[in-house]
Amino acid sequence: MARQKQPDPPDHGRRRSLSDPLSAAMLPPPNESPHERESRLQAATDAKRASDAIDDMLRHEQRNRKKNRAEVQVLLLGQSESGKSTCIKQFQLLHTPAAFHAERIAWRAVIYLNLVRSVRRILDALQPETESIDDPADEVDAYSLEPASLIISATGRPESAILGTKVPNYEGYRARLQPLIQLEDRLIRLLSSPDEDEPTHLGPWESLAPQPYTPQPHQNGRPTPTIMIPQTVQTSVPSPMNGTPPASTSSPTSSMRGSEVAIHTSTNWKKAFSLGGKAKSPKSAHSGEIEGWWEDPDDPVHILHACAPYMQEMWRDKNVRERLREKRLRLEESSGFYLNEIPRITAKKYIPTDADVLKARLKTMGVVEHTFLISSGSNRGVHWKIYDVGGARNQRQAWAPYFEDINAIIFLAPISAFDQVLAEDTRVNRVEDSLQLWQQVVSNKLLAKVNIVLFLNKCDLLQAKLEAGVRLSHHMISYGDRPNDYDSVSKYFRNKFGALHHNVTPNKERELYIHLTAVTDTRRTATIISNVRDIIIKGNLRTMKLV
Ligand SMILES: Nc1nc2c(ncn2[C@@H]2O[C@H](COP(=O)(O)OP(=O)(O)OP(=O)(O)O)[C@@H](O)[C@H]2O)c(=O)[nH]1
Ligand SMILES: [Mg+2]
Repeated sequence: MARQKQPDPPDHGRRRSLSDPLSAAMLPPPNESPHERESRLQAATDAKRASDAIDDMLRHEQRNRKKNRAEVQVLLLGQSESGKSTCIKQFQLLHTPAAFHAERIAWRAVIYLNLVRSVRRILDALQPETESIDDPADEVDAYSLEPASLIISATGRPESAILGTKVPNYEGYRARLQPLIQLEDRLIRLLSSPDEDEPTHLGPWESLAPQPYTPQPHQNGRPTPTIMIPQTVQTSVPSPMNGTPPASTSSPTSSMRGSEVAIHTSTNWKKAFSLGGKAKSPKSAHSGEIEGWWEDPDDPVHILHACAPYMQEMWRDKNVRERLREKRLRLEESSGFYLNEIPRITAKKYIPTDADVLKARLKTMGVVEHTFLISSGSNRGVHWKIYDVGGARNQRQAWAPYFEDINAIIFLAPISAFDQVLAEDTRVNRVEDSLQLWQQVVSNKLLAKVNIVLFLNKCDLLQAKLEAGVRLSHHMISYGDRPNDYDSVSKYFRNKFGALHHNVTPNKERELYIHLTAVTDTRRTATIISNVRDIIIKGNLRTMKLV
């Protein structure tokens, strides 16, 4: 509301100090009686007391704000699917377990989606070659699947993949599992718009077409965080890492392919499947029973439950396994793999376990902030802010605004991915990309004083891959004829990343901490996280003393 200009006060003929209007206002009025003087002084004392009380309050609030201010800020960096969000889940399990457990139910939707997607990928892979013989795009697609699960060998496409093992039951599987394909669509819509009463009433699939990433302004110029569900089917042609870049293409074979659905965190995707959401039944809270979504006929669990025997049959079919082997599609090693646990996951009263949630895959877009109160040793509790960033190439421009204030970086490099290519650029080997990214981070002058911890991640998958006979030297020529066992390979990567840091760091004093991790393993990761916590706190104190 606009303030009106007040009329000038009457002039009582006294001299007023024009330079100090406040003292002028405080001057006693002319001809003041003793009684008037007393009440004026009393009013002034009361006003001072009130003003002092306000000052005290402000000081108290400021002290509190300082106390609550994040004292440690950590940035999680690394390429897409390196395990950053999984690492955050481990922090939550350790430091806010009640919140983590409360949210487990909400992850049901993501787990269902991951499972349904694996089924669709099998059906795609089983599609007889003859169906797409005239379509070069489909021919490539039949051979190629998401890079993260495609095992690439330098030897090229085997003869058997071209001929293709016949799967006599293919048509039957496709027909009986069709409801799951529709469910995939519905789950994506439900997660994208948890407030939508009738998710199926949304527009056609095209309305969820890929959204180019446009960081939205947020406070202090930082972008709004977003979460993505990956839908892209990428294609790639095998090539050794140090060799010629492979040809690549991306070939959508259905309207749902080649697109990613953006879920803005502001829409609160967890709401759709949380117990507080509308998916619950009106069951009485007094019965002591968890309110049952299984009594809601619209809940996706019913379709999954009905299709479970067919999913199971297809996954156990020897011809199917052979076909997947021919196509070098090792779903077991891909993100969000639940096919070995179909009956448990599709049970009507299924509640995700901690391990299920850790395995669930949702792609991050933008930067998501997490706050923890972390105590260590005699320290009563320090506020930590941990930023989980999107690691895909088109996300990385959002990292820089966070470089200025942070105290530590945890960098994740998934070393099991030495035979895989990036989803966003299939000419680029994943480990090669991690090394490049690592070099950029550790040579950055803005980050010279920042403590850096390196997680060489997915060591469980690395071990399984080496034991299955996949040779590192086929993909990294520089590995030469060294033994292809876990100890030698992990040592090689440790030295390679360590040497790169040593050569390019602008701060030769900086100590680098390297851990071999499998961040889906809660026990091992809990120990590593407490070590990292102490390292960061100590490093922080050291830096503060230097400043
Ligand atoms: N087996 C195994 N799986 C892992 C490990 N770390 C992460 N994963 C899985 O890999 C997938 C990708 O992990 P995320 O944590 O989502 O990767 P991210 O780095 O956050 O990826 P973006 O959000 O795309 O940047 C998830 O399904 C995880 O469960 C690991 O050490 N071992
Ligand atoms: Mg993530």
